[in-house]
Parts: sequence; structure tokens; C-alpha cells
Amino acid sequence: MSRQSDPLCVVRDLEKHYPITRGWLRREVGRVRAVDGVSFALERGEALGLVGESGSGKTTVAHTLLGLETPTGGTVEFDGDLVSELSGDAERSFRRRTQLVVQDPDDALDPRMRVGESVAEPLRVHGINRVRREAIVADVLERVGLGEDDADRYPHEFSGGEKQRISIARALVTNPDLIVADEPTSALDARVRSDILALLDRIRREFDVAILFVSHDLGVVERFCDRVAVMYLGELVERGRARDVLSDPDHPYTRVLRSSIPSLDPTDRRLGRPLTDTVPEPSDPPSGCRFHPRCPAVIPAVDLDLSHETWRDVAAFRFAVRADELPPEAVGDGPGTTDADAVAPTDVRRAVGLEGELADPDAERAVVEAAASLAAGDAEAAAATLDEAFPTRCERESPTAVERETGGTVACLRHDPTTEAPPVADGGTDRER
Ligand SMILES: Nc1ncnc2c1ncn2[C@@H]1O[C@H](COP(=O)(O)OP(=O)(O)OP(=O)(O)O)[C@@H](O)[C@H]1O
Repeated sequence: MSRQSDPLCVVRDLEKHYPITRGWLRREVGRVRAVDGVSFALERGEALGLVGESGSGKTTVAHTLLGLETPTGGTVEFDGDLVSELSGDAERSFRRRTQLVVQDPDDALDPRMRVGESVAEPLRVHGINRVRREAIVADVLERVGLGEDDADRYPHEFSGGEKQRISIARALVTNPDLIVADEPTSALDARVRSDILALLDRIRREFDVAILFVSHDLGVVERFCDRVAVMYLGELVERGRARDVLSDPDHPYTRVLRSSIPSLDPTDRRLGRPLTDTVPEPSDPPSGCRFHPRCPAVIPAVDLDLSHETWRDVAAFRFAVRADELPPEAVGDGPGTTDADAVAPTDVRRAVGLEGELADPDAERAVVEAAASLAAGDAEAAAATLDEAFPTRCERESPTAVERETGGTVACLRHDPTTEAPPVADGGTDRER
């Protein structure tokens, strides 16, 4: 039995891989590493934000935590019990104590059922009698800002925001200890969004319920959550107090996410510009740090006489070639091209922002060679040249999570005390750019 001071939920090395199969024998040809070694704890009554781009694995973490998906590795403990081992009464109690609110309330509400019946359904499943059910439903409807009479109406009679209130009421009727709210406000317009957030916040305090808040909106998480965990391609890259992590992120990926908040000043937004836009597939994640092909603070593995800004430009060139993200004017069509369409190496260099001669002769030679290959339409040869000339430490070494100065952890080689590269904020990225 766990104590009140223990976390409500502990996730250890959680892994959820989905097999990719081919042919009628469904032979496994690969795996989608949707969640790949995620650990965190959720305290009682806290709001923890789980953020990251689409496809980073947030929903998979949330569903695995609720026992809706079976992990392929690692464990989830809820109030001291392993979720994967629950059965009978213990499993029923876990289902009552954990609830899910989804993005689109229409997915949670049966259009043919009156709202009162929908909200009461979890109570019916748990064997609560009708008189008691009606009293509880009336109470929760009022607490989410609706009236007792609304119980007799149908979902289509309500607005999007009201329907989300109803699905929150439905989550609350069993008096849960944990609500997982998966993008609960992203389908709503801005004004309704803040009403629903204010409601969730009030409910969290009134019911002393923990909320795992899944979102890609950092602004909302900063306002609503006590702590935040940032995911990238199935891994947790940074976590800590939401205010600290989001106002002063240590991980370059958190900076990239943060730069998408429109309220930030332009200098700060440029700091978080990724080298490439393409997010790699979780079935084939990059080696070392998974963020390295996009990371504006990627660390060189060889000594080059280049400013950080120029290093970043050559790294961006390298990874843009690999991600097939070069502008059309930077790639020739190969043999048979007419003079009018021909691409010159100087065009390539202009298009990737490397027009001037580089101070480092080896780097210059590689850029000349890669530009010539691209002008001749041979992107594969260009990629090979750039891979060899501009290797990074981050593709060779996997970062381990280290303590952040203000609490929490960050998994980035620049913050590893054994790395000599300066932390991002001290020159790892170039503030003037
Ligand atoms: N049942 C499944 N079978 C195969 N792959 C899956 C399955 N469910 C999710 N995935 C893959 O796992 C990865 C993580 O998906 P997930 O939905 O957890 O990400 P997310 O961060 O919640 O994204 P979003 O914000 O778009 O919901 C994605 O690449 C997704 O395509």
C-alpha cells in the first residue's frame, strides 16, 4: 500500500513499440518506436503537461498509463500497484479512479443518449443505483457550469464548449484521482478555450484530482500546469517546473517548441529555429540524440576553424540534403540539362547561405565538392561528402538525463558535465542571428 506522500503514478522506462508487418503472413519488418524509454512521476493533485510535436508519442504514453494500451517494456504504477497486473476489483477500482477527457467531446458522447444518461454511465458501470446516480449527475453538471435541466437534453443541443463541459462532468462522476486530458481545448476557439482551462483548473483544486494534460500548446501548459515533460520522437528530453522549463529551456528542442509561441520577441524566436523541418519517422529514429539532424546547437565532432554560426550553416546544409529539403534552385537535373535550366555550384551555395569562402580549408573543400555534386544532380554524393566532412558528436553519443539548475532534468550532451561544449545559452546557439 502506498503512502499519501508517494507519487500517484510512476512511469518507469516505458516503451511502446508497434510492429510494422508485411504480406499475408504479417512478417515483422520493423517497429514504430512510439514511446521509447520514458520515465516520470505524477504527484497527487498536480497538473503535469506532456508536450511535443505531433507524433512524439504523447497520446501513446497517456493511453498506456490508463491501461488502454499494453506496454512492450517498462512499467506503470498507480498508487503503488502495477497497472499491467491489475484484475477483478482492483482493476475496476483503477478504472473508476482514472478517467480520460478527449479532444473532441463528440467522440465521448453518444448522440442518441440524453446528457444525464451519458454522464451517469460510468456510475451505472460501477453499480451505483438510479437515485444516487441522478443526485451525483445534478451535482457535477452544476460544478461544470451547466444546469440540472441540461440532463434531459441531447448533445447536439449544446455548443462545442458546453459539450466539453459535459465530457468533463462525465469524467468527474466517479470522483477520480487522475484525469488524463488529451488536447482538451484544441478543438475550441480561443475564448471558450480559456473558459475550459479555468474550469479544469478549478476542478483540479476542488476535487484534488491530478491532471495529465497532453498538449502541443506550450502557452497553455505554462499557464495551467505545475510541471511539464517534453517529448521528442518517443523520448523525454526535458522536464521540470513548467514555469522554469518553459521560460528558460535547457534543451534545444524545448527552445524550438517555445519559439512557436507568437508572443515571444523575434530575437528569442530565431534562437529556436530548427536546422530542418522534417521530423524523422519513429520507425527509423536518428542515431545518438534523436534531435541532432534538426538541432541548432548540434556539436561538431571534429575541430574546424568555423564560427558557431557558420558551423550551424554547414550542419544545416548537411541535414537539409539528407532530409531532401533543399530549395529547387539548389539541385541540378543531372545529364541532359539545357543551359537555361543548369544549376551552377555558386547557385547551390547561395541557396544554402554559404556564398563566401570558409576560413577552414577542409570545410571549404567539402562545401565546394558537395555544391558541385548537387549542381550535377547527384544529391547522394553530396550527402556522403557532407556526412564525412561535418560529423557531429550528437549522432554518435546518446545523451543521458542530467539535473537542470532549477530542478528537473535535461537530456542533451551540451548539459552533460563530461562534455566540453558550452551549454546552449552560453554560446551553443548564436544570439545575434
Ligand atoms: N496503433 C498504432 N500502430 C502503429 N503506429 C502507431 C499506433 N498508434 C500510434 N502510432 C504511431 O506512434 C507515434 C506516436 O503517436 P502518438 O499518437 O502517441 O503521438 P502524439 O504525440 O500524441 O501525436 P498527436 O499530437 O498527433 O496526437 C506516431 O508515429 C504514430 O503514427
